[in-house]
Amino acid sequence: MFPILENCSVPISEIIAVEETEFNKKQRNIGRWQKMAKLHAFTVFYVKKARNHRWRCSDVTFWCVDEHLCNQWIQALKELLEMQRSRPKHLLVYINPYGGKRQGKRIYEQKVAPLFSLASISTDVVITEHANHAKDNLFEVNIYKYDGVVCVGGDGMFSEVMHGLIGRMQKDSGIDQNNPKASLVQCNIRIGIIPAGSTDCICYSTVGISDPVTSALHIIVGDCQPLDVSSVHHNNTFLKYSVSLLGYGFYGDILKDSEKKRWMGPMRYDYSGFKTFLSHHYYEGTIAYQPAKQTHGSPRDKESCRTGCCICKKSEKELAEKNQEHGLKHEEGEEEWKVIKGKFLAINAVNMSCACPRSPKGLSPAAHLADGSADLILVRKCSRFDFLRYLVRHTNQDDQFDFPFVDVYRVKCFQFTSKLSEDNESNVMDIGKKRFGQFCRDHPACCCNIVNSTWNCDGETLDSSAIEVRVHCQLMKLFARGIEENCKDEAACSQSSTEQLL
Ligand SMILES: Nc1ncnc2c1ncn2[C@@H]1O[C@H](COP(=O)(O)OP(=O)(O)OP(=O)(O)O)[C@@H](O)[C@H]1O
Ligand SMILES: CCCCCCCCCCCCC/C=C/[C@@H](O)[C@H](CO)NC(C)=O
Ligand SMILES: [Ca+2]
Repeated sequence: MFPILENCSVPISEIIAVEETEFNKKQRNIGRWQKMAKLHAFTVFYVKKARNHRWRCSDVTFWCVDEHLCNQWIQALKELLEMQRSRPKHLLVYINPYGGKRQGKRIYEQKVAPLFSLASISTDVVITEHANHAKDNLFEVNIYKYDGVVCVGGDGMFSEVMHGLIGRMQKDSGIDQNNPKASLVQCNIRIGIIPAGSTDCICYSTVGISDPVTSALHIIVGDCQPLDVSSVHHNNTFLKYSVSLLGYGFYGDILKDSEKKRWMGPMRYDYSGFKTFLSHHYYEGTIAYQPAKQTHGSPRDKESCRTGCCICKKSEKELAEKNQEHGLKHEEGEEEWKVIKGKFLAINAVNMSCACPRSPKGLSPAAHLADGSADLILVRKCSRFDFLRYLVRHTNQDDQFDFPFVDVYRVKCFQFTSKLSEDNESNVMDIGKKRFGQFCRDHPACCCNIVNSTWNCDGETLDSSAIEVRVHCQLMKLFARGIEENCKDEAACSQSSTEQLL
């Protein structure tokens, strides 16, 4: 530990940089010291933890009359920083200039690039010119020369970069992504997210705040947070990966409607959310799932996943043992499948809490970032008023699962088939359905949709409603550390810039 202030210390791991400083006489009146000799100084830049998980770069300047002593300190501190092996030195950065409020480029240039340069991190920056630019580019560049990839944008941009990296790893290892049972190769190149999107749920759920400077500092200090990834297949064809929300019904319909209103920016979700709420459509279908091990907790737990989470650590250990013992063997064949048929307003599978500024506790507050399971939330047909009560509970302290029409399960894989595709498969498309198109034949005014909804996969739509989903434990890694328990020493570290005599 390196002492900075009388009652505050900063771990070496949270020092950003050390620089020799020109001692400016105007800086401070330091009385007799200044008159006696030439002063030598160096500045330590470090992470200052503020409220609500926000990090800032602060600095303290140390000065002394002995030049040799000053140089020794600089040298020693630089050597200690060099020993921080998990810190990135060379990063590949993708900026989506059109995400969120179209501020990605400005955010990167003004808030992030100066910090990377202070921390001596070199970068190759690509400003994307079209959707899938980053993803395609990751299949072409020499990714192995980078210590990480940074995406500046929202959840969709993150999803692109993740698809590029995971896809590239599988391609380089000869793994067929179309095989839903394939053991995927872990991706050890970390991704950093600089939030500049509309929801920024992945950043918020893994850092605790959507703030570009905080995220840049987590990248600089070389944090590492493993993340579960779900693979989504249809008929042995790979569709997409998901790390946050895979939502059918309510969230799928919001996304589909909001895509037409991208020009509205982040407001599009509020507009389409309200419209979708009023439409109150529900969908019939069948879900089959395999439960996760009970030792991995429950979605109704009161404790949330936090930095150093024991459940995620246990899963990491189990994964290492499994990889060592039997590489390609899978467990899901051994366990029982549970089947649920019904009419649903929403089917949400979340790999993480999905906390975001709109809902700080998220869709499943006790979901884990890296436990190898997803929380499957089934919201059955209910009245508009009850659905509103359910939604409102995402924004307050009440339990959103404590409703008779809501069920939640912790699962390692699941399958969904809509009633429509079941009917199509069994060739029972009757004349009534054809004639009345998308309305329910039995109850024309009941909001029951015979058309399918769309899956919302981390903010992107899927082309198929019948899907097969499997959670891959800790398939990738982020420059993050999960959400920290609130730091009690915040007040002690509140000065932004100080000077100290050695
Ligand atoms: N230059 C570009 N032009 C058009 N689309 C792009 C470009 N670069 C990336 N995209 C696409 O834009 C989509 C949305 O971007 P992004 O996720 O950054 O913002 P958002 O949708 O506003 O935020 P969120 O995903 O958090 O709701 C991504 O799926 C990405 O594929
Ligand atoms: C009347 C009050 C209603 C409040 C309802 C609040 C619920 C908000 C929950 C939002 C969860 C968002 C989950 C994240 C999804 C992202 O993957 C995706 C892409 O960014 N965003 C959306 C909105 O689909
Ligand atoms: Ca999980």
